Amino acid sequence: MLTGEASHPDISAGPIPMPSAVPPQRPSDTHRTDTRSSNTDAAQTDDAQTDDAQTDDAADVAGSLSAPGFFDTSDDAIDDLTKSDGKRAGNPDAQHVTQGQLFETDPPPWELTVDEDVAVASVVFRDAPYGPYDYRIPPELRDRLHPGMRVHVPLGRRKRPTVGWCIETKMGNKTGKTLSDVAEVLDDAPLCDRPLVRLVTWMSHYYQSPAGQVFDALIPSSVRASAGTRERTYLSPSPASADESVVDALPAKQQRALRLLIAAGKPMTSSQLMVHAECTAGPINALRKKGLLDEDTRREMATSMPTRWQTSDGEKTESHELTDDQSNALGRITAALDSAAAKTLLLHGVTGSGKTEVYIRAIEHVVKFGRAAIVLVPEISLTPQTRGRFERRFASVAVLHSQMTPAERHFQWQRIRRGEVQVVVGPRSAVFAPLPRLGLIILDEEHDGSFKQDSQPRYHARKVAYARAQSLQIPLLLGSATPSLESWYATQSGHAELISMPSRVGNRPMPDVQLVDLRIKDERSRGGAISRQLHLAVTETLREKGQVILLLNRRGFATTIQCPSCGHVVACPDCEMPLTHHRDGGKAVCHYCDYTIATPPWCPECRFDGIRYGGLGTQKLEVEVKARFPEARVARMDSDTMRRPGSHQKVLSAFRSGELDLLLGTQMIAKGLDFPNVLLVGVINADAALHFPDFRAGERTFQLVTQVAGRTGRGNRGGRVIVQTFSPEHMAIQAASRHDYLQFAQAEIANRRKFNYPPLGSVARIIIRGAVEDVTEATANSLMLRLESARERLGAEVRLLGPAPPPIAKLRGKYRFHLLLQSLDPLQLGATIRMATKTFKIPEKDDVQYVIDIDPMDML
Ligand SMILES: Nc1ncnc2c1ncn2[C@@H]1O[C@H](COP(=O)(O)OP(=O)(O)OP(=O)(O)O)[C@@H](O)[C@H]1O
Ligand SMILES: [Zn+2]
Ligand SMILES: [Zn+2]
Repeated sequence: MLTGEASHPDISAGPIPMPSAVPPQRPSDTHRTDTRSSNTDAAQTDDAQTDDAQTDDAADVAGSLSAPGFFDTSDDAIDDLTKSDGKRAGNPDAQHVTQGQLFETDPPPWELTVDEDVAVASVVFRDAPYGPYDYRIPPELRDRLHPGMRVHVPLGRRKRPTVGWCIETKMGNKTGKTLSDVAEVLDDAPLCDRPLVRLVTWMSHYYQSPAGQVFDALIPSSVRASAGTRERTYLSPSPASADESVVDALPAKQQRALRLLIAAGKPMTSSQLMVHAECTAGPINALRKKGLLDEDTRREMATSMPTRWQTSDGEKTESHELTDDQSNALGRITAALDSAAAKTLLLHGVTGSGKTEVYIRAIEHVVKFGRAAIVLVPEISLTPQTRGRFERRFASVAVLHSQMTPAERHFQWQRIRRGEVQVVVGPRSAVFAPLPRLGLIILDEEHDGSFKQDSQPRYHARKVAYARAQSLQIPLLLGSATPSLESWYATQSGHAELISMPSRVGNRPMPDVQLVDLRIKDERSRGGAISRQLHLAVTETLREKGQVILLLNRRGFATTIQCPSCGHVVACPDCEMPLTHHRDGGKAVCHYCDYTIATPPWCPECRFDGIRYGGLGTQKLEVEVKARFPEARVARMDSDTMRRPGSHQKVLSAFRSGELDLLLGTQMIAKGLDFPNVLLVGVINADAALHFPDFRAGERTFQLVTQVAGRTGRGNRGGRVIVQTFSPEHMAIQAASRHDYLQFAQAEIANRRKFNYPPLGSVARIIIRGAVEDVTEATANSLMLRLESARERLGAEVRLLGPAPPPIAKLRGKYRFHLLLQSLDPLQLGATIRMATKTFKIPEKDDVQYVIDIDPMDML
C-alpha cells in the first residue's frame, strides 16, 4: 500500500552532514560561473584550516556527505543521503570511517569551545566552492530565517554583502571563533523544502560544484527574481478626503472619481478607477497631487498565463487494454510503489512495446493515493504528441520545456509547489520540480544524452533522480528500448529490478534490417549518398504510398571545405575545427562555437578558383533526395530548420497527416516518433559516430540505429530498415540489425571490463583551458602532480591519464587540455579530486581556468 506521509521517513529533520568552516578571509570577486579560476579558493583561510592540510582535507572528505555512485556503491553512501546524520555533523573529532577505512581521520589537534546560546546559520555561495560557512543569526532574524532562503552576509574582504543560501539553522557555535552576523534575510519563504536542500548539498559534493550554483540550477531564475509577478499601485482615499468640504470643492470629474473610490470601499488601481469613473488619467493625477489619494504599491502574481503550445495533434484519447507484457510490467511497478521503498526499476521494452501506456497507468496508481509524479523526457521528445498523451489522462499536468517564457516558468513552478499538479513532464531540469508529495520519478528514454547537463553543475538527471528517489524512499522507473549500460549493469548486479517487454503491441514483428556494405564499390552510388538498394526501396515505398525516414546525423551541406590545389582546409580560427558549408546563405559555420563567415569562393591560401565541398550533411542529402525522387514531398529536420518555436511540431503533424512522404534529418527524427505509415527507414551512414575517440561510441551507434529502426513497422503494413555502413561486421551494428540488445550489452560490458570503464568503474575528467598554449599545458601538468600526490596521501586506487589535448584542442579561442581519472570506487575518485583542487591556485595573470566533469558523457 502506498500510504500517506507517515510511511516516508522524514529526512528533513536532521542537520546537513557537511562540515562548517568560518567565512573565508581571502575570497575572490572574479569567479567565473562555469569554471574554477586562479584565485577562487575561498576556503583557503587562516590557522587550523591550512596548518595541517592533510588532517583538514581528510576530515572534509570523510565528514562530508558521501557521494553515492549510481547503484554501484555501498548502501552506506545512500544512508548518508537518507538519514539525518546527527552523529557526524558538527562533531569534527568523531572518527569518520567510510569505505575500507580509507579516510579515517585523526582527532583535530585543537580544542573546541562550544557556545551553545548562539543561533547559527550555515550558508553556501555561488562562487565559493567550499563551505558551508557559519554565521550568527541575530535575535531579530531568528524567526524569519529558514533553510532554503537567501541571505545577505559579509564574505571575506568584500565590501558589499554577498548573497548566500542558508542550508541549515542550528543552535550552538562549534567553530571556536566569533561568527559574523547574517545581515539580512532576502526571502519571505523558503524557495525549496528540506529534502531539496539536502539534494543540493549532495549534488554540490558529488559534482564538486559550488552549492550556490546548484541552487541556481534548481530554482528557475524567474522564481529567484520573482518574475511573473508585477508591481501594481493601488489607490485609496486619503484621510484628507474624509473632509466633505474638500471633496465638494473639486472639479466635477475629480469629484466623481473620488466619490466612486470612497463608495467602493476597497482600493483600486488607477486603470480600474478610470474605467469605473469613465475618466482619463488627468483627474486621477490631479487628486493624487492634492494629496487626496493614498498609494500602495504591491507585488502580485500575474494570473492568467498565455501558452504558446497547441495541445493536440489530432490523436484520439486512448486507454488501451493492456497487453500481457504491459500488465506484468505494471504489476511489478505497482508492487514497488506499494512497498513504499526506494526501488529502481528498469523497464526494457523494445521499440513500440507500449512503454508510455505503462508509465501512465503507474502514475494513475500514484495519483490515486494523492501523490504526484515526475516524467523526464529528452527535450526533443517534448512533442505535442507526448504532451497530449499525458494531458488527456490527468486532470492537472505541468509541462516544462525550454521555450517557456520566464513568466510561464514561474507560474508553473508556483502551481507545482502549491501541490496543484499531479504530473510534471519535462526535460532534465524537471527532476527538481518542487512537488510537495512526490511518489514516483520516471525517466523515459533513460539512455538519452540530453539528461546530462554540459555546463556547471554538470549533473546527470538519472543520477539526481536516483538520489532524490532514495532520499524520499520512492521508486525510480527507468524506461528504454536501448538502456544505458549503467542501468543495465545495475540490473545485473542486483541494484535495480529488470522488467522486460520483449514484443511489440499487437504482436507486430520487429522490422527487417538489411545492411549495405559501402566498401563494395557496386553498392555505393556514384557521386551520391544513397545506395542502389536504398534508392530502390525508397521508390517502392513511395509507390505503395508508404512514408520514409532517412537518418543522417550531420547537419549542414558539406562538412569540409578544402582546396584541391594546395590542400588547405577552411577552419575556425577559434577552434581550429573544419568549418561546415551551409548552402542557405552560403555560410561556412563552426559547429563548435557558431563562428560564421561567407563561404570563400576561392582558396584563401593560394587563391585557387575551384574550392571543393567534401563530406556529407543533411542539406546535401536533401538536394540529392529531391533530385532522385522529384515527386516526393520532402521535409528536413535538423537544428537548422527547427530553430523557430513550433517548427518541430509543424513538420511532425504534417508527416502524421500524410502531407509529407519523406522525412530526413539528424537524430532528432530517431526518437519516440510513432507513425504507423512509416514503411521504410534508411540510415545513410551508420559509422558516423562509431570511430569517435570515446568509449561510448559503440553504445551510441547501437542506440541510434536501434532507435531509428524502431520508427518503422508500427502499423499493420510492416516495415523495413536499410543501414548503410563501412563496418557491417562491427558488433554494435550487427546487434542493432538483429534488435539484439542482450548480445550488445554482454559484449560491450566485456569490452568495458578490460579498462574498468563505466559502468564497471567511474570516470571523471578535468578540462583546463587558457589563452596561451604552454601556460595552459603547464597548469595542466601541475594539476596532474597534485592529483598524483593526493592519490598517494589517500592511498586511493585511481588511474590518472594525461594531460593531453582532447579531440577539440582549441575552443572559442582557448587552448584545451584534459586529465582523466578512473577508479572502481567513485568515492576515492571524488576524494582525490577534492584534495588536489582544494588548495590549487592558478596565478591570475595566467588566465587559466579548469572545469571538473564527474561522470562525463563525452570526451571531446
Ligand atoms: N495495450 C495497447 N493496445 C493497443 N495499442 C497500444 C497499447 N499500448 C500502447 N499502444 C499503442 O502502441 C503504440 C506504441 O506505444 P509507445 O509509443 O508507448 O511505445 P514505446 O514503447 O514508447 O516505443 P518507443 O520506445 O519506440 O518510443 C502507440 O501508438 C500506442 O498508442
Ligand atoms: Zn589552395
Ligand atoms: Zn569555432
